[in-house]
Amino acid sequence: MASWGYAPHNGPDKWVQNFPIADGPRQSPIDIVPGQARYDAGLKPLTLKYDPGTSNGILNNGHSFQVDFVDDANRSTLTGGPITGTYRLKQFHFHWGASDDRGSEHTVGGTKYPCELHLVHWNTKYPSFGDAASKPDGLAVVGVFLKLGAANPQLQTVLDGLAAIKTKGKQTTFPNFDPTILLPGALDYWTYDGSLTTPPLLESVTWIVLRDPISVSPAQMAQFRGLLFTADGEAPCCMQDNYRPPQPLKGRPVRASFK
Ligand SMILES: O[B-]1(O)OCc2ccccc21
Ligand SMILES: [Zn+2]
Repeated sequence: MASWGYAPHNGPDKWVQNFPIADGPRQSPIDIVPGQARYDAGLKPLTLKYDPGTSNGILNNGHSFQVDFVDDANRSTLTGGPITGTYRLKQFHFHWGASDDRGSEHTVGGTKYPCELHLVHWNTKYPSFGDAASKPDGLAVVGVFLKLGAANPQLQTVLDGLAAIKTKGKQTTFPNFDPTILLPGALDYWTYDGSLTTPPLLESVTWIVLRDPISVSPAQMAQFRGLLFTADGEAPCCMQDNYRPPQPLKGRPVRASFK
């Protein structure tokens, strides 16, 4: 297909045509079944140390929007948890639905949330994100569910940036942002070995999915849906339902950091 997307002609069920790994042994997302996750006392607490001075820009990439970080030094890092060594924050982005009943990529006992945040980090044992993305221990992504409820003032800071990047390819500056404010109070998590949830679907991600959601209001969800998949001058197509559904677990263990 010309280029992948989320429409019937180029969406998740078609990706295998250009990216055969779509049917691979460690694909993401998955349905997390809490009763089947194994508590692992050996799992360390997550250590997320983010320097707001590393936030750089906000971009509509045609599939989602992302906030990019300067990653030429260990200023915004993930350590501890299930990983060894130091992983650097590269970007965060979201996936969401056309309506509040769907939108997350991971599900919990079959439950879908309206939105999911991905904080993407790469292993500094490799020279760059691009290099790390092709290694089995190259990436670590922290997933955070967004649950309908009260408006989230910290999230609103990000949503206020969307007006300037409505169409594909638009970007603007996004300085002095600390992603820590987007995290829930407790950092209890599930973890398993998986993949990117977008093409090229590389099987290089240690997933760290937080148990506790953060809040989002229906009005805030509408702001996500105000973005466009399409570029300036093209027939407008609302950016929504940009999520891949859960994939087969294929025998993988899912561990819990909590009882
Ligand atoms: O596929 B994803 O959305 O999930 C993990 C990830 C990492 C980098 C880019 C895009 C993604
Ligand atoms: Zn993602």
